[in-house]
Amino acid sequence: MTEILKAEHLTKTFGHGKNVVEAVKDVSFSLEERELVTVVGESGSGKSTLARMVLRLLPITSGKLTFQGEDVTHARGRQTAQYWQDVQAVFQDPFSAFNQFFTVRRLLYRSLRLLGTGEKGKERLEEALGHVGLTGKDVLDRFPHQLSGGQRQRIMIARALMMQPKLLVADEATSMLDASLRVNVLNVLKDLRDELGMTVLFITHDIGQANYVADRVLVMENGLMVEQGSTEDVIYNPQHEYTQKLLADVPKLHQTG
Ligand SMILES: Nc1ncnc2c1ncn2[C@@H]1O[C@H](COP(=O)(O)OP(=O)(O)OP(=O)(O)O)[C@@H](O)[C@H]1O
Repeated sequence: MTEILKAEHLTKTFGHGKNVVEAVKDVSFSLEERELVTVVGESGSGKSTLARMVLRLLPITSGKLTFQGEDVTHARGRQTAQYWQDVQAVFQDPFSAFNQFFTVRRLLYRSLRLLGTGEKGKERLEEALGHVGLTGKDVLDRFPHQLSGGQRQRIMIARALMMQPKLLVADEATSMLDASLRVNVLNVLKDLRDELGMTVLFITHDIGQANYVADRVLVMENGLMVEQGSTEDVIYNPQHEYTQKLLADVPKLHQTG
């Protein structure tokens, strides 16, 4: 197995003096190529802050981040531009950030222009839509409100895929969806791993979803990574009290296990 990303002692503090919040404290983990890893924890545990540091959208207070052997902790300029091609993000309610009066075509073509691929980009777009089970014909001329939550989320995944990333960071990519659509998007994430060999870091508060998709689970509580291991070990033989508590809230999981 080849390591793609390594986080060593990552720490993020917000504010100064009396108002200091240590959102992420001394967190270390690594991701292998073709691995689907889930970060699980309750609201406020620091998951999104960790994700945003990994995405290099937030300065890292201390620690080290290495991507494919290269130190990207304080990457700037060209180095970050390259990093953002290799590492793409899908966020919770991405469409809220976009103009509701733009068709999907316009939304996606804007991203294509960033790539500078011109006509060839259209092919890449179709290909990306295909990976999430959509076609341009179905969705390109629609407006965001004309799509289901599941379609919207899959379009945002396709948008990330157009950059042909090596690592996809999906932060609560399913939280806006009802149960059946949620499984649908989780299956898309699995397919990306299986068919494209992509590494996926999936952030969720729901340990049940982690159980469904992940090869490995990282558990965060109050800024600390309290447990990490294979999904089987973490779900069926949790060592930390906090993991046990998260699992106790999902009784079905125990029954089926
Ligand atoms: N920009 C900021 N300034 C100050 N504090 C922040 C900032 N961003 C996050 N925090 C704090 O850091 C802690 C971790 O927040 P974070 O959003 O990473 O948690 P989370 O596990 O992703 O929660 P959720 O699931 O609700 O998104 C919280 O106490 C939060 O209030």
